[in-house]
Amino acid sequence: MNIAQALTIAGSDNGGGAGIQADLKTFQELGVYGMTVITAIAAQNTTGVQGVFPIDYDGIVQQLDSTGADFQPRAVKTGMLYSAEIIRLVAAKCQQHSWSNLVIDPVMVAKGGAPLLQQEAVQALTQDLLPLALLITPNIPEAELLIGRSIRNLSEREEAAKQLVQMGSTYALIKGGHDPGSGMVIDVLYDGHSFHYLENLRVMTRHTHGTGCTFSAAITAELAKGSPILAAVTTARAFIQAAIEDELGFGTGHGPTNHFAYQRRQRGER
Ligand SMILES: Nc1ncnc2c1ncn2[C@@H]1O[C@H](COP(=O)(O)OP(=O)(O)OP(=O)(O)O)[C@@H](O)[C@H]1O
Ligand SMILES: Cc1ncc(COP(=O)(O)O)c(N)n1
Repeated sequence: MNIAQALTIAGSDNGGGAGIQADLKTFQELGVYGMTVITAIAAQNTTGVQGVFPIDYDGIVQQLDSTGADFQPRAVKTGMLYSAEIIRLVAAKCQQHSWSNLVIDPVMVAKGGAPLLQQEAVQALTQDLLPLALLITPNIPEAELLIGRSIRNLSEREEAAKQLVQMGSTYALIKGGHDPGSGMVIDVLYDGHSFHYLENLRVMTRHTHGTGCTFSAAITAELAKGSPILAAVTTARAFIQAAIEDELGFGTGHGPTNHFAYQRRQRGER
């Protein structure tokens, strides 16, 4: 059996909707063997984040080295990295272990507003990690912080994606989930030459906790299986759309998405 390996370097969400839990569920659903390096433990549920507990620096070093010494991830994603120190460590270890196909989901703030990245860490993200990326997948507020100016419309989103490629990422995808408009939600992918638009119906739901984690994990899984970037992003977009549409109904706040939905649809089940 030839199963591809993928690695997520991210924070833990005990509620299972975001972070490494969402990443592992997504890897599994897409037929990829998932591995984790945990950077921080976030105590949270659908109503918010109750506490953040970073993992001891040496504990992160050893998780990275134990993975690198014995496994061959064909794609790697980062989520919540929390501090500049952890970002610089992850950048160094990706190079040391020759990990390619790096997808950066620059997690900064949880849906409920709790900070998941220290403010001074944004510079480390752009200077140390971004140049190693195959793809970066910011939402609109994250893209604004990365490029240092506001994004008010689609053409400014295109400019932002271009700038992120100039800053060192091979591809940049700016997600449209935070666009205040209803109707369609548009994600913009820039490949260094042209733009690709992923347009889907905006689902009116409170179940959007971990959408960014799940989407970037699905892209990473498809890359690990050998898909080219546009095919990986297209499959991942279908995965997250199904996950948002088929509500689980859990919790009273920002509920988790449904990681079973995509494969159920593929099998013709509902
Ligand atoms: N209401 C919605 N209906 C359909 N698609 C959505 C909706 N909200 C987000 N998406 C899609 O989900 C993916 C993640 O986008 P989003 O902008 O929510 O990321 P995010 O803010 O980083 O997510 P999170 O911080 O919750 O992990 C994108 O492909 C986006 O288009
Ligand atoms: C460990 C971890 N990683 C990422 C998110 C972002 O997800 P969201 O913006 O939906 O809260 C989170 N809440 N927790």
